[in-house]
Amino acid sequence: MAMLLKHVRASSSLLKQHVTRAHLLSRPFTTTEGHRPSIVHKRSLDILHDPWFNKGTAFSMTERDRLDLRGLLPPNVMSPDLQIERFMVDLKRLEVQARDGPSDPNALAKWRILNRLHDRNETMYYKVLIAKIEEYAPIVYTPTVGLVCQNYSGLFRRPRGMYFSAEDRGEMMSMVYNWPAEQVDMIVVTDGSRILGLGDLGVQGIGIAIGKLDLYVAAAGINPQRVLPVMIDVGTNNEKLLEDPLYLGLQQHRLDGDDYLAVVDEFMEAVFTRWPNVIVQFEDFQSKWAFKLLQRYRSTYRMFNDDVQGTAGVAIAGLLGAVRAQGRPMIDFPKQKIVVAGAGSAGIGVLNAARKTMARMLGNNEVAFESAKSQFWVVDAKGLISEGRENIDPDALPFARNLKEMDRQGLREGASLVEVVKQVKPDVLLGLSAVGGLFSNEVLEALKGSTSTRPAIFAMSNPTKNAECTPEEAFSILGDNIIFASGSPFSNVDLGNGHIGHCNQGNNMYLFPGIGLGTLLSGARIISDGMLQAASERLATYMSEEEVLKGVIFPSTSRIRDITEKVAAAVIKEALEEDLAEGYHGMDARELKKLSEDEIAEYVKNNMWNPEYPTLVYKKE
Ligand SMILES: NC(=O)C1=CN([C@@H]2O[C@H](COP(=O)(O)OP(=O)(O)OC[C@H]3O[C@@H](n4cnc5c(N)ncnc54)[C@H](O)[C@@H]3O)[C@@H](O)[C@H]2O)C=CC1
Ligand SMILES: CC(=O)C(=O)O
Ligand SMILES: [Mg+2]
Repeated sequence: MAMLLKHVRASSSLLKQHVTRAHLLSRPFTTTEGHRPSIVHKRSLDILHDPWFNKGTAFSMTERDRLDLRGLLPPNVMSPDLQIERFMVDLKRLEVQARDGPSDPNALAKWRILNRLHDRNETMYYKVLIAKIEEYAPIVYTPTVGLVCQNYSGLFRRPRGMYFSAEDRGEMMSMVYNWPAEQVDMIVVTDGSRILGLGDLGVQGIGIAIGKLDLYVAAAGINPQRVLPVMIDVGTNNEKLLEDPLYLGLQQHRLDGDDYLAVVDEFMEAVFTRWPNVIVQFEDFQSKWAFKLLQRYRSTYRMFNDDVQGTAGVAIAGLLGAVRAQGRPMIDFPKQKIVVAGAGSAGIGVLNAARKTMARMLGNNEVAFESAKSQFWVVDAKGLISEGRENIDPDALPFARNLKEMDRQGLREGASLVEVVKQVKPDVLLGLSAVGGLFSNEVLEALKGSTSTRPAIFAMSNPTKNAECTPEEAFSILGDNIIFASGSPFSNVDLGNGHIGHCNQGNNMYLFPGIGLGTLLSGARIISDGMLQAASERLATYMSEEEVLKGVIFPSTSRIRDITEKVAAAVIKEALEEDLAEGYHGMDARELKKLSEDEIAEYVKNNMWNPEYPTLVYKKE
């Protein structure tokens, strides 16, 4: 007891010292020199989950190797003093958050309570999440997950998922076996370089992979024992994190070029060697790498990029809903004039998919594809993108406006968003810019000139503070005859005349769980454009005519399990039609092909995990 008290006193006096990075890093670790080692009969996660032996981030690298812990903890080995400092900083931060935090001041506290339940009892956690998905999706997912990622150093308690760092080069093929599950169905991986609209959060981005996988379990019924959140830590270019001694990731600038690719290649090889049937969802990679990695892997591995492909599918479903909401048939989509603010992974993904959808409706040929591009005006941080742009991003080039034609329209290279909206009078204004408030009052006023009978505003950037405008702003300026969707949830707006302005949530959460589940259950070798298109079309037709005319173009999150089942069935059907399906467990491709539409739906339902306690029986080893 006396020893214990001495230790506590020593720790608390340490907290009073002014802690600088150099000071902390130079302090030697507390050692057990002179003490005999403790014999443990456990390794891997069992050690981390055992409060008697767990040292968390303080396990040294040699201990991590000895105890099969490599990859199960963030890469930065911390001294016990630093661990305590990190805990205290977090405690104090919570006090600040309670005053100046997000719109729900208790959001972070709710996340902690749910997270503790997740650590203690997974079945109960998912029972709660599924039953109250509308209430808790905004906690485990956007917007609160953004805040969680920003504060991850402080919130980190028990590790969840795996970390593959630049320091693990040459080791990944063996360390992947440190993960205790024999079967993994879904991996969500990020390199933390663009977390929601919050920029480079480095290793802290693992929170988004965890949040997305929560939705895989809750919406798609993927077995929680078979999901794996992954953080690829190649460093960070966030200078604040680099200077923070409490940061949990590698304290170096990001690898680039071939060095970067070598790490991601090694990771892909390692996970597909151990789990050949796994599906890997790439999440929140900066645009610079998002497209390159997608092209590099998509024809060899079962993978997709959620920000590029999932977002595109959801946006297309929403855009088609907006056409229907005008009382017009979907086939009128190619007549829509669309202004897109943001030309990153999400914006370009949407533009490419929207152009292809229009081209298909116009005859599915070269001429149709060429003519469809004239329906889009793309504005990025430098303004309207035209052929006159110097060093134009090759991904944006197909959408650069022709200079002569722009001149006729009274526009120029770099024209501001408000000028573009004034001149184009678009049917749709879609934001994937990560700039909160970009659709200013002036821009929304300009949209009053829209030639549409029911203009649509998609403020899709996340989290909430990054939304290009709020529904209140949109409805108050443009009246109730608009369609509004946002990436993060907002409440409907009471327009004061007995009318309600409906706020849709336009988020890739309506597709990625179904894309993953459909791919898993079909056993498709790859995820084709056709499968993604089938997913998007199913979402587009999910809403009834009556709902759409009321301005409800996306289902409420309470229906996410149902929509996911239907999306998954559509993906399976398409995989079968394209001869990509290889079957899953007892259902081989031949059997799958014999299933009717109703039987496919039943097959999906029957293979979704439900949060029920199984009966347990003890057996001696
Ligand atoms: N609702 C949803 O389902 C999804 C939403 N997103 C959101 O989309 C946003 C963007 O994601 P990425 O494309 O990956 O990011 P990014 O950083 O690659 O792209 C941002 C783009 O916005 C442009 N931009 C910056 N300032 C601007 C301004 N003042 N006016 C017009 N454009 C401006 C940039 O030039 C760039 O082209 C993020 O906030 C993310 O959370 C992303 C995926 C899905
Ligand atoms: C929703 C999402 O994937 C994003 O904001 O990045
Ligand atoms: Mg994302």
